Amino acid sequence: MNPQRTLVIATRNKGKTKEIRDLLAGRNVEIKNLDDFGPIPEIEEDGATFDDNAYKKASFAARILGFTALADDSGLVVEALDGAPGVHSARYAGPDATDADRCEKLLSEMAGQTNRKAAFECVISIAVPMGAALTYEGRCQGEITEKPMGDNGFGYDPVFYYPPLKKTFAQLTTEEKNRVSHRGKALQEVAAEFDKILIWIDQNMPIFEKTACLSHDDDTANND
Ligand SMILES: O=P(O)(O)OP(=O)(O)OP(=O)(O)OC[C@H]1O[C@@H](n2cnc3c(O)ncnc32)[C@H](O)[C@@H]1O
Ligand SMILES: [Mg+2]
Repeated sequence: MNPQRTLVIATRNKGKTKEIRDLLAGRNVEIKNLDDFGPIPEIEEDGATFDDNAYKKASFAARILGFTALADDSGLVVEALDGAPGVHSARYAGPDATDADRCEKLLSEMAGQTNRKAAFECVISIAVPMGAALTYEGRCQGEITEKPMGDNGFGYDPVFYYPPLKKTFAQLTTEEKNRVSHRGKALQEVAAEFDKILIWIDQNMPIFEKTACLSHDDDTANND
C-alpha cells in the first residue's frame, strides 16, 4: 500500500464500505472513507438513474475533499413493481426507515405476487477533483422471498434469494456475496483496470502528495 496515494470511498453505508474495502484490499493505495474527514455536506441523490447518482456522489466528494473518490449507487429493481424501488431503494420506506422497515415494505408490496423476479444493480463512479470520471456497472438476477432469511450483509439482502446458491444474500459470507453480487461484479471490473486508476489517482493528487509519491517511487526504482 502506498500511503501517499489515497482513494476516498464516498459513502455513509457501512455494509457497502466493508464490501468495497474487502474487494480492493492489497492494492497499492490507502483507502479512506467519509468518516476519515470532518463533516461534509450531504448530497441530494435526485438523479434519474444509478449512473447519475453515482457520478454526483463521486464528483462531489472528489471536488470537496481534493482526492479521487469512488461512489456506488445501487438498488433493487423488481419486475412486478415496474422496476421499483430502483433508484429510490434507500428512501423506499421514508427518510428515517431502517433496513428491516424497507424489507418489510417490499414484502407487503409483493404480497400475493407470483412473479418474484428482481435484480440488484450497481453503478460505480470514480471521479477526480476536476470532475472527469470512470464508470463501472454490475447486475445480479434473483428473486424476492416470502419472508426475510439470514443475518449477514445489509439492506435488502435478507429478502433477495440467489437461485444458483439456493440462499438469500444475507445467508452468504461477504466473500461469497462479493463473488456474485452486482457490486462484486462492478468492483471486479474496477480491479481489472486498477493500474489505469492508479495513474488517474497519481495525476490528480494534491501537489504535496504527488511530490512525495513520485520521490517514493524513484527510491523504489533506485533500489532495484
Ligand atoms: O448513498 P450511500 O451513502 O452510498 O449509501 P446508501 O445506503 O444511501 O446507498 P444508495 O443511495 O446507493 O441506496 C442503495 C439502497 O439499496 C440497498 N442496497 C444496495 N446494495 C445492496 C446490497 O448489496 N444488498 C442489499 N441492499 C442493497 C441499500 O441498502 C440502500 O437502501
Ligand atoms: Mg444514498
